[in-house]
Amino acid sequence: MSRLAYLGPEGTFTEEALRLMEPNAERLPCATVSAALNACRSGEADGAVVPLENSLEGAITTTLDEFAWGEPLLISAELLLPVRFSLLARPDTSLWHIKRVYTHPAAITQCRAFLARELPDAVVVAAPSTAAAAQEVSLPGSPYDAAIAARIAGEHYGLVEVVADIGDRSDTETRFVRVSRPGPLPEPTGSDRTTLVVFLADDHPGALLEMLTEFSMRGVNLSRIESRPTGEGIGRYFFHFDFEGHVADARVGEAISGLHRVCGEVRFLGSYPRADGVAPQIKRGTADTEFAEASDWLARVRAGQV
Ligand SMILES: O=C(O)C(=O)Cc1ccccc1
Repeated sequence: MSRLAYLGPEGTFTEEALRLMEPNAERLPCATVSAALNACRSGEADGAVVPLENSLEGAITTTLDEFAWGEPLLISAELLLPVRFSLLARPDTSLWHIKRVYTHPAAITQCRAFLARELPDAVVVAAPSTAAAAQEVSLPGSPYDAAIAARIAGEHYGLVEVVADIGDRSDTETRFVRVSRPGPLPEPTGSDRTTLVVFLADDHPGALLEMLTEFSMRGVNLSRIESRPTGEGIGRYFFHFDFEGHVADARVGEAISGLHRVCGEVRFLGSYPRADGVAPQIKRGTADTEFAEASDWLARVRAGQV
């Protein structure tokens, strides 16, 4: 039985994702994403489950930066989970009593409209996780009046649901990944995804285009591109790429070799089965038709027609 570290405590959305991915795993709750990943790196756990991005606000940047800068890890699976946020409080709390709200930053950004409309004067404070917030609110003498978390976290920590489903959109999904220490990759399934982090060797005109060309010329479909600051000053970035296919597929392997030629450093973060329910990809042309369209467009721009 594998032992998996995750962003805890009990009742987080990450725990729900872990239970769906590996129902029989032993669970090791950790206080932060970094602690969960370190538990995997040190061997205290066999793997870890962490949130990567959500469909409304984008990246969970702590996770991206850990993957880029921390001791290398490999993604072995992904899961898309619809998340529903509840406003939870100690029994007998009414909405108008709530002056201080505690929750994870990703929940703050996904419940902005509710907070602005219903609790415009409340102070909203960032917590390590939604369940950590619920646990804190449950303590007598807590400085917080309410938490935003999953309904199940309220059940765990004896809170009541003051308002259900307070997210700005009811169809928000979060993408979670399971990681392990570097080792054998999952076999290709024919419906896989590969993740990379890419650092530029030097900043020059067209550097991003050179990277993208390595994908487009081989018909490899990108599903996410994210830039993150390197920390070396304004204008210095590195990139995360997700794309369809497995590193064992010839065109994916060639695209990665091509990136090694045009970039300073490429960190391979894994090839793993794509989650079901991924939004249908926009239908793309072949590499040849795309180039034809792109050069046609360029000709029109040059001719002043656009
Ligand atoms: O704090 C949690 O419960 C998490 O698992 C992180 C998170 C927070 C908000 C939306 C999705 C995941």
